[in-house]
Amino acid sequence: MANKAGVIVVAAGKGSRMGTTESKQYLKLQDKPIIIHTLEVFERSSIVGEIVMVTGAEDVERCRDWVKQYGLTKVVHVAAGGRDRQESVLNGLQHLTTEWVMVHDGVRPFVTQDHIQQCYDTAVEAGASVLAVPVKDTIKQVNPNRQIIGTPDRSSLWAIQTPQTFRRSDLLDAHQHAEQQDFRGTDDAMLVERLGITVAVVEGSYTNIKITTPDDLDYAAYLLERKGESHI
Ligand SMILES: Nc1ccn([C@@H]2O[C@H](COP(=O)(O)OP(=O)(O)OP(=O)(O)O)[C@@H](O)[C@H]2O)c(=O)n1
Ligand SMILES: C[C@](O)(CO)[C@H](O)COP(=O)(O)O
Repeated sequence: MANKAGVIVVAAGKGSRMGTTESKQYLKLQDKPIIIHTLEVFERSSIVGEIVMVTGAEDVERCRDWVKQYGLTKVVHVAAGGRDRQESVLNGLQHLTTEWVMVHDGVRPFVTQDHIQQCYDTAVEAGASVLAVPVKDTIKQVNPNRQIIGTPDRSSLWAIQTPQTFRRSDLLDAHQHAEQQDFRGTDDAMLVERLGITVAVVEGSYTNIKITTPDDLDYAAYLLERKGESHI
């Protein structure tokens, strides 16, 4: 493949909702840090040419050692993160030159090779893509007094995951535009949508969880066990 994708794997958060001393991305599953499980998926992907890992400034050296220890040859740079996820992505973006860029949460280790490929192919065809799943619960809008003020039509609601895939130029423009307007978004697609760029949805899997709270760790351990059995 002439132009392989570049991947930004963001792992510079504090993991406050996990409530552990060690940031959640470094917690071990089967004796290996969660972030390494995630990086290994992209290391094995045939469409990935280079990976930038974004981590806490205080963890850059430790992560550089892990990159060597685990033989992550596609990791071309370990960058320090920023004040929020958005800034961490922008910090990582400075170190990629590929035409297409995938942004992925470092705490989503269960993304599959098939879905990575589909996200890339869809982005190349449509201009941009995100991995997502249709919501299964009814979602409601609730005011600060915990009173329901609206119920959006569930058939149009999707829970958005990562990877999110864009032309590097579009993603950079979107971040610069957001910085100029002091806009903060919870995902990169929000920023790209604000430029009027259509973002296509690739249906993913409910097992592509973002490990966020303690109960996610038990489920993650189960999923890893099952993955080992299925040799995905
Ligand atoms: N300043 C930040 C904040 C988050 N992230 C990363 O973005 C991903 C998704 O964020 P989230 O799950 O919210 O992680 P945290 O911000 O660490 O969690 P919390 O909100 O519970 O503190 C994670 O891989 C996290 O490490 C990042 O790179 N830089
Ligand atoms: C990017 C993301 O995973 C899409 O659902 C989500 O917005 C990250 O949110 P977080 O609060 O930074 O975990």
